[in-house]
Amino acid sequence: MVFFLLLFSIVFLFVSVRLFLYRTVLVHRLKKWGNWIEDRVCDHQLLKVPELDENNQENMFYRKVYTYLNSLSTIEDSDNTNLISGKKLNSIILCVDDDQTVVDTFLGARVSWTNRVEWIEETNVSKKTFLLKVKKRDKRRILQSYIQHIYRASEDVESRCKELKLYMNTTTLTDDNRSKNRWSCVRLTHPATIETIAMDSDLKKKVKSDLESFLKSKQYYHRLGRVWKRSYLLYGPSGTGKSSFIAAMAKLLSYDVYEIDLSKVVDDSDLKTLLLRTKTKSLIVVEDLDRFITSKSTTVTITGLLNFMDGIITSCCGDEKLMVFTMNSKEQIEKIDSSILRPGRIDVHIHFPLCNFNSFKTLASNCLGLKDHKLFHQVEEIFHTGSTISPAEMSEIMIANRGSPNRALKSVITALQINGDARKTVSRLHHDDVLTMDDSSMTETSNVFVMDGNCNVPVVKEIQKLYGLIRMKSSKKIGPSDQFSGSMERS
Ligand SMILES: Nc1ncnc2c1ncn2[C@@H]1O[C@H](COP(=O)(O)OP(=O)(O)OP(=O)(O)O)[C@@H](O)[C@H]1O
Ligand SMILES: [Mg+2]
Repeated sequence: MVFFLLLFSIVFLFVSVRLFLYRTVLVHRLKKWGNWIEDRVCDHQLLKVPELDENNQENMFYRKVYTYLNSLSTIEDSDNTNLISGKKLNSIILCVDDDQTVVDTFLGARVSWTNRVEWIEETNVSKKTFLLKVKKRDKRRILQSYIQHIYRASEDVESRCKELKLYMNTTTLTDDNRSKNRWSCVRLTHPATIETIAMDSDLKKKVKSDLESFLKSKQYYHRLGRVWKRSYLLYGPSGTGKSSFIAAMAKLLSYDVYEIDLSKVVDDSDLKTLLLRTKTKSLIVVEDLDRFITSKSTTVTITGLLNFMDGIITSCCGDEKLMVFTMNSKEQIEKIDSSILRPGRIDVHIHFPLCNFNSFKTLASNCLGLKDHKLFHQVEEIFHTGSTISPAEMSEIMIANRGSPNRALKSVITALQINGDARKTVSRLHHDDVLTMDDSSMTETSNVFVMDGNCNVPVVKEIQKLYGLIRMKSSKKIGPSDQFSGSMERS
């Protein structure tokens, strides 16, 4: 009896699940037919959202619609949806395809969006437009609030999973690409964050709060009649973390980065065009500004550059922008034209020095996971003698020896000692007047020191030789882990 009851329940369950599945497919089909008939019977209105406005600048609403549609669950039911690998491992993002139609419902009204892409022969560029199809009787009722809803929902998505982009002007302006957007873009994958940058902790806090207060100051800037932008100058020797800091700033603000290579900009108007093609919420970066200006390796004039820095141009391509310039040294620039760095043009100057004991400790914690060690005291003492190396060199040494913190710290000590000795030799040479600073003697002596922050190059070679010795010695004791650090050295 019990057996029959059990059998009956299993069969009953099986039949009901089948029936349910059948019904849902049926319901889905019926709904589809109903919508098809309704689409043909009702009066509709088509509204366009073009990618570019009448001045050929980005229509912000187009991007919002794009983000919104990609976030809809109905995109999964729509044919031709693109499946693209996401930021996280094994994750997939759904993206609307050219000429794909996605259906949405809002306040009981059913609307559809079509991603229309047309190829324009004359200009050789494609024209992209989103077409919104809405029933005339629903339009008046829902349109305003539907647009607000799209803005809110897309901003929500953007802030949740914004994938930062790095834009670069990799091509020079030619007749062929005159009408094209010359920014090419890749994902910004730089791993640096504000936390991983070794810098004075008070300074870090100040910069962080400056950036955060900038984000909240839209109304304030607009009330003052100023462009909502802020300019930073990062200066210091090579390998002190300027570029890493830019990536960290971008992540903190969730801004895309536009890196302008001035050597690819042909004139002031080209610079203007590139700027007009940048989006809001972006970081506009000019690296090594001093090199471009002093070596005159750009055809952009100082006036063109000053206009750009003042944000006259940026005011007509949307605001909420941060401009960041990097330099090895401010002195040369101040000699050429001190107004380049005047207050208002550059709002914040941040110096990136070579390593001190505090930045060493941050790097030791980041690279070796060390908060304290018996050799820290010795490292501190060497820093007190004035010896230093760049954070880039310091972190390289630590990463190469990460299998053995003891060996890493000993290598750091050796590097600092060699640097100290080299500095003593240099100052002795200066005293003895062996070097003259004309061009011919520079080539002769360039093995001894290279100007402008590269004075550690020969020293580094010596250090590298030394690492080899240290590693060979320690390999006998350490065994298998040394193989690991050996392969690091090759890379
Ligand atoms: N202050 C720092 N904190 C943490 N890491 C640093 C720091 N400075 C340099 N590094 C490390 O050194 C490497 C080189 O740094 P980065 O490219 O940011 O230096 P830079 O100042 O931009 O040099 P350059 O003037 O030559 O362009 C980075 O990969 C980073 O890991
Ligand atoms: Mg750099």
